[in-house]
Amino acid sequence: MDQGKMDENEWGYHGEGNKSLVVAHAQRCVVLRFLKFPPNRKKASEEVFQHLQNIVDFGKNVMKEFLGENYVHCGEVVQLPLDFVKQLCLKIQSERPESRCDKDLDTLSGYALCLPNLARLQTYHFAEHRPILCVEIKPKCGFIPSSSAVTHEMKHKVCRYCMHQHLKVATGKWKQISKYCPLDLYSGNKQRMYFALKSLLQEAQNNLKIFKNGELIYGCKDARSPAVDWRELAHHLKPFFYPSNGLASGPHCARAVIRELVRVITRVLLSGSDKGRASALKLGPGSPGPCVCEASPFSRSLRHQGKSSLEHSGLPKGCLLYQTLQVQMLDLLDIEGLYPLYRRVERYLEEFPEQRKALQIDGPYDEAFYQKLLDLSTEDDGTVAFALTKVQQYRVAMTAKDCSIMIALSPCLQDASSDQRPVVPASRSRFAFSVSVLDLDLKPYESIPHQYRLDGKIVSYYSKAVRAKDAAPVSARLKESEDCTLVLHKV
Ligand SMILES: O=P(O)(O)O[C@@H]1[C@@H](OP(=O)(O)O)[C@H](OP(=O)(O)O)[C@H](O)[C@H](OP(=O)(O)O)[C@H]1OP(=O)(O)O
Ligand SMILES: Nc1ncnc2c1ncn2[C@@H]1O[C@H](COP(=O)(O)OP(=O)(O)OP(=O)(O)O)[C@@H](O)[C@H]1O
Repeated sequence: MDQGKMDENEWGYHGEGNKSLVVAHAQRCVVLRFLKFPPNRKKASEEVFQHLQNIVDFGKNVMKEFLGENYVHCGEVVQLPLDFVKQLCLKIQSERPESRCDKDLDTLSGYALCLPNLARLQTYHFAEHRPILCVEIKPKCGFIPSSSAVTHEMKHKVCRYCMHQHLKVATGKWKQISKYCPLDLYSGNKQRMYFALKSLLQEAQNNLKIFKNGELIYGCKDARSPAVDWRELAHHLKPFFYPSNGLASGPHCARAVIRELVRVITRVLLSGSDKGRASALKLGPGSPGPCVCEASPFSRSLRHQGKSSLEHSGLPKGCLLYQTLQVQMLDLLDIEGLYPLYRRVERYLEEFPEQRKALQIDGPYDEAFYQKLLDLSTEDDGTVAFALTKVQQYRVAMTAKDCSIMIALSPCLQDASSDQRPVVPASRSRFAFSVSVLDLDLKPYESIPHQYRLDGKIVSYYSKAVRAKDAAPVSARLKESEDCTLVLHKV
């Protein structure tokens, strides 16, 4: 990329989260990822550069090691002409969802990250002329804590995502509670995975997006977004899954196409041979938490049908879901066990503020930082060193709980023999695919007190909601169990 000759007209709005905004190049398979800040909280250029460099280093030295070389794309920090950034910011402003405009794109430092556009296959330099379908999933935390520090019994039974849904709906973030449960997706059991993916398709929230040729065709911006339309989605997907036959349109067609999509995504998620070192993390010694979340409509429905035990096939070791889950499980103590250790580090830093650098709280995220993460002992010897290791492991785990998985699918040509990419078959077509992970920015040390407070809020709100439901008339509860049975139709 020639940073001297940047033209804002060659770039278009691609998407954004809470902390960064992404623009994509119209022809080349690259994106620019800018940081966002609340208005009036501008940062010095040097600080922005360091922050971005830390993101790159963390990706290279930690996440590539844990998740595997092929899944992680670190990109590089680039310096852009300020005029280009200002014009770009003006150009894209009208496309930004209102709910994200509480923060502004950083137009002052001139720094951004340049990354491959993962919504297309990883060709990096030039867009392929083949059509490309890309599914982005933000799976969230896939396990239930078994830590003895947990004080709320509910946390041993219901996963954080399912509990958090109630608070999100109550605060108006989303309109309705999703049937998606991360434990179903991470189960490795195909039926549960189908159910999880179908639930995401029904209620995408910010956990699912679908792009066609780099353009967003499915996803939910906020609670005001219109209800999802499967028929419209099926219309987009049909040429990918039924390329040559005249499958009739209508609800049957939509269902058949969606079923194909769900099957292909499940196969891709279970595939993989990239051996990250996460599989070497021998997590224990505590017993593993339950493999089923009591709030998942899937497991609830099986219980209603008298089938109490769920088949648990487990994830294959090389797949990205498995690797991600292992990193998430670096949160061995749960926030309740971690918070007192954070306080220990804080007290030490209050006394010796100059030690912050030596403790690598704000980086550098180098090989030494990575090596310390491998110490999985849970025996507290009362030292600051022990507390610090657990704090850093927690930050890494939280990062893995909030990352997204990108699956890019491109139909195989008849003469696809020279294609080096792995291939996934569908009923009437075959796809070359790639799997990547994005948003691997290490969670800040400062967010730990917020995590602690939020955890308490989520659990207490959920417990209250469950109590209120138990007190509701029997007729309302029966209605809900009928709903659960209905959603269990074969996919
Ligand atoms: O706490 P959670 O689980 O709500 O996760 C936050 C996400 O909300 P979600 O529940 O996925 O809708 C939240 O996503 P949204 O802004 O809601 O799309 C962010 O990803 C946030 O991370 P950060 O503060 O920007 O680094 C996430 O915060 P972290 O907890 O990962 O720091
Ligand atoms: N390399 C990439 N290629 C294609 N699309 C990308 C890439 N990086 C990010 N995106 C898109 O931009 C969106 C926002 O990026 P990202 O999740 O990194 O933002 P964030 O603000 O850090 O997220 P969060 O809200 O979790 O803090 C993603 O959901 C994804 O759709």
